[in-house]
Amino acid sequence: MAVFTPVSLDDVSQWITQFPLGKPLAIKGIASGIENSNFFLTTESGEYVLTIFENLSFEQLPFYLNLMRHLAERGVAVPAPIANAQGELVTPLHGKPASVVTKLAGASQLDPRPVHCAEVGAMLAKMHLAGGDYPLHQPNLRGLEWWNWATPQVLPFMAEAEADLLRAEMHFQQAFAGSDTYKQLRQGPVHADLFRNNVMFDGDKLTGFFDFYFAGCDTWLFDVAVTVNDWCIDLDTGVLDTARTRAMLDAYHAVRPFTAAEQEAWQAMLRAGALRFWLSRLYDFHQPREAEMLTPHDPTHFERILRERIAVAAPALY
Ligand SMILES: Nc1ncnc2c1ncn2[C@@H]1O[C@H](COP(=O)(O)OP(=O)(O)OP(=O)(O)O)[C@@H](O)[C@H]1O
Ligand SMILES: N[C@@H](CCO)C(=O)O
Repeated sequence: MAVFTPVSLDDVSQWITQFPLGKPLAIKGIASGIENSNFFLTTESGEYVLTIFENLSFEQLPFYLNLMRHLAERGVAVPAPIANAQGELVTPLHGKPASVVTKLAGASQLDPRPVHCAEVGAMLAKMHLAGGDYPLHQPNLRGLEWWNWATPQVLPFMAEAEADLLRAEMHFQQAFAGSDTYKQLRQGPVHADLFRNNVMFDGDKLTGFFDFYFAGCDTWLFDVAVTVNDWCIDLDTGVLDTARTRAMLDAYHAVRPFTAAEQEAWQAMLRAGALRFWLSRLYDFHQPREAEMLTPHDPTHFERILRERIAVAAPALY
């Protein structure tokens, strides 16, 4: 189980008194997830998720938690962080930053159909619009600057053909990021990790996006690319499924119409979305932390997706 910091009901009973949640009744560690220690927490007032942040600092967390609150207040389906009596959303537990958020109903939809992709596309567009007036700024910490840093860390471990692909794609993405088309792309807070396992559904109805801890300010199109690259593919081959891709893009476009610059940038951005996760998986694979060993993510999955996006044009945005 990927709980790095264990928490008992006893541990939490004093800590929880700062929140307007009543007495804690039960706490249960959540096995999935590789970044943080997560627990389902039942109190007299309902069901919540307690997260202890293993890698993010007290300084970094307000960006994510205030963003979730900002979005929740504007009708975007996301967990709402609970503030303590001082109005704080992050407080120490066992010396690490911790937060409590509302628990979303339902379960992940790991075998999505077009109806699910349409729900995700529409909510993603709504989220981008709602984040437009979010006052805090933090760059995407897994953006181009991080790719430039991580590439030399992983290259020594790679076979020649893969290393050549990585170097060539980095070259391509650096040029893309400097292009006039790129500069015209709409930007704002993005989720940046909206995979199947970060969305809840109750039947075919979306109940929420969660796991905002890779969120940052970046192009909205990057968020769309990351999401399409996970939700709309055949997981074995990385090939895009036209019906799911169309459903997601059309639903997004109906809420927040794509621009001409976004249309022009789309193919390159799908490659950027694949490169980002290929690189982070390579990095985590070669430089693992202890509990991550329990659930390693396969880097070759995103290498395959990247090669596929380079070779085959994806459906147009609109
Ligand atoms: N607000 C929530 N409501 C319901 N379930 C939640 C919520 N937050 C987290 N979970 C559950 O906890 C599990 C782990 O959470 P999460 O994916 O955020 O872990 P993580 O370690 O931060 O992330 P990851 O490994 O995906 O980067 C999820 O799969 C989900 O089942
Ligand atoms: N979604 C990421 C894991 C971090 O949340 C991946 O699949 O590599």
